[in-house]
Amino acid sequence: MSERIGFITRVQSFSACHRLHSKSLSDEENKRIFGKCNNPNGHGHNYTVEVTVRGKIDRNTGMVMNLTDLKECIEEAIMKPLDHKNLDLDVPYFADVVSTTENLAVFIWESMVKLLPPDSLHEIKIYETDRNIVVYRGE
Ligand SMILES: Nc1nc2c(c(=O)[nH]1)N=C([C@H](O)[C@H](O)COP(=O)(O)OP(=O)(O)OP(=O)(O)O)CN2
Ligand SMILES: [Zn+2]
Repeated sequence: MSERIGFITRVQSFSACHRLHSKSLSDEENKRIFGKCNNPNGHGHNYTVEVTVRGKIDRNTGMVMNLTDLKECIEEAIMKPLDHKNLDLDVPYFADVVSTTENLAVFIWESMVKLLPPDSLHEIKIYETDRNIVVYRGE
């Protein structure tokens, strides 16, 4: 029998605040483009992230990857740097990168990919709100 490929997902929520503001735009452009999200004192979100890993279902363990190991990687790559943080002030990556959910997904991808087996990370999906959802697959 050929090897079977599976996808496993772990869900993690965290809270953070941010302000959408680009240093490469004028104050007027920032206000026009980002609107209320450009509020100087920021605003908060309860983000939910889905981390999906792809791989062979091991014949002996029955697992693509042990979800307990994935949980530990998520703790390092997501919770420690991001939970209860001001993304723009506390996370050096966002000093010159606008803290949109797209860029947050890229940050999480780049942090997770360093901790996971090669070529195993499939997708980062972030729910900024129930209605604002971003997917990034490392392309
Ligand atoms: N492409 C993107 N657009 C926006 C992002 C983003 O990350 N990527 N982020 C925001 C803001 O962070 C904002 O907090 C979201 O605002 P809004 O869509 O108005 O969400 P609300 O929950 O306040 O409004 P609902 O109408 O209840 O959805 C904006 N754009
Ligand atoms: Zn926001």
